Amino acid sequence: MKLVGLVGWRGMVGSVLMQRMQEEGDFAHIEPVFFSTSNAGGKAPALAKNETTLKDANDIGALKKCDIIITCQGGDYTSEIFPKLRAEGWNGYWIDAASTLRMKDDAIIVLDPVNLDVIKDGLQRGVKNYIGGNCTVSCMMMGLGGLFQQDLIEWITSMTYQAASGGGAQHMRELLTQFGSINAEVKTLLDDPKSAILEIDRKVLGKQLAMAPDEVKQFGVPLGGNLIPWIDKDLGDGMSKEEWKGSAETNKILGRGAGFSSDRKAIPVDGLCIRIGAMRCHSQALTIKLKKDVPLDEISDIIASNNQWVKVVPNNREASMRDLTPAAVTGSLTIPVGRLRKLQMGGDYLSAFTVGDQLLWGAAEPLRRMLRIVLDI
Ligand SMILES: NC(=O)C1=CN([C@@H]2O[C@H](COP(=O)(O)OP(=O)(O)OC[C@H]3O[C@@H](n4cnc5c(N)ncnc54)[C@H](OP(=O)(O)O)[C@@H]3O)[C@@H](O)[C@H]2O)C=CC1
Ligand SMILES: N[C@@H](CC(=O)OP(=O)(O)O)C(=O)O
Repeated sequence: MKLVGLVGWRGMVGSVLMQRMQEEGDFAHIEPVFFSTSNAGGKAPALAKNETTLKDANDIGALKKCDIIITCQGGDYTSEIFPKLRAEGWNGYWIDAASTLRMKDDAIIVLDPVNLDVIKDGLQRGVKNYIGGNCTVSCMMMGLGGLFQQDLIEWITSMTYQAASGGGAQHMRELLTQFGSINAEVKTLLDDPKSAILEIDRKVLGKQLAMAPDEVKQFGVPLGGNLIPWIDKDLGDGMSKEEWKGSAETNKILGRGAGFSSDRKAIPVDGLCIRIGAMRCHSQALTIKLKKDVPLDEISDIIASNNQWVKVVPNNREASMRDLTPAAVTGSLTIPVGRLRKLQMGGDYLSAFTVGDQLLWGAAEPLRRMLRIVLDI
């Protein structure tokens, strides 16, 4: 049975990965070894089998013994450990949630319901690095897979609404703490139905602006009752790194653009990425320029029939409010796509709104499925 190293299993993505691996019985097919960067020697989770002690995630010798390593530890860990591991001659499979290796020539971004052909080609060629894509890109591609498959998309602009958990466990905790301190600030006024709403409004703003550094340590500014119009690094050209991933990763997943055959031109995907005070699930409003004016009912059928997880939500107020929200999607593999309508710009301009649990299809699920693909080789 393959020895599978699990790193980062305690984090936001890692916790969801453990949950999904348990639900799908993946542990029956592997010999797990749990690693930790902060508690080596401690007790491994109950999912452990023979090795019940946490190994040191920085111990190259211990990592080298694994046939496969799945890491959700983050980019800094990957940058530090991966090169050392390969330099030591380790030739195992590296399956990783972090963005670090995604665009490397010897890495494949995995989203098997969309690019199983690209993955299989990589396995054939002896590629050993399989990387989960950016959460927002993966969720968008699961939703629009049918339009990509039928080569109907000329370009896409996306405006994203990304949940706090996209930053990690600590970020989600920070947002909840902020909500708590804002509520505490106005509780007395809220309890008095006669209190002036502008007084409440003033006190909320006052609290937000006066948050202590440790209350905004993860996001840098208050997110509770606010939004942040920037995610990830500043590339210095007006674009955030999160926004850059849109086109770069979509096209790598599809095997289009630079580095692929010239007849597979890249599809421009560009827009703004925004952090909002949702807990989990990333949403995105999309404007899709179609290559031709396809009737809306045909578009719905193409989207709905692409994979078993996408669900077209009828474009009406009630269905949208019920089924097209983070609260409706959290914890589910369903990828709803709604608000489908042609825009005033013309019959080849399509609007869409989609929500995906970015910890499932946006992170853990492609990794878990890639593990099973590797185990089945
Ligand atoms: N969050 C998301 O939506 C997505 C994240 N990713 C990527 O996945 C990687 C991991 O991200 P994510 O899971 O969000 O990162 P987290 O910060 O949630 O977890 C990373 C590590 O932080 C350590 N940690 C420290 N304090 C805590 C705590 N209080 N609770 C849990 N873990 C803690 C854990 O390591 P230890 O146990 O060793 O101390 C954990 O493995 C990143 O590269 C990220 O870019 C990709 C797609 C989506
Ligand atoms: N950057 C995304 C999460 C994610 O996908 O991260 P990365 O692309 O760096 O692995 C967010 O903050 O919501």
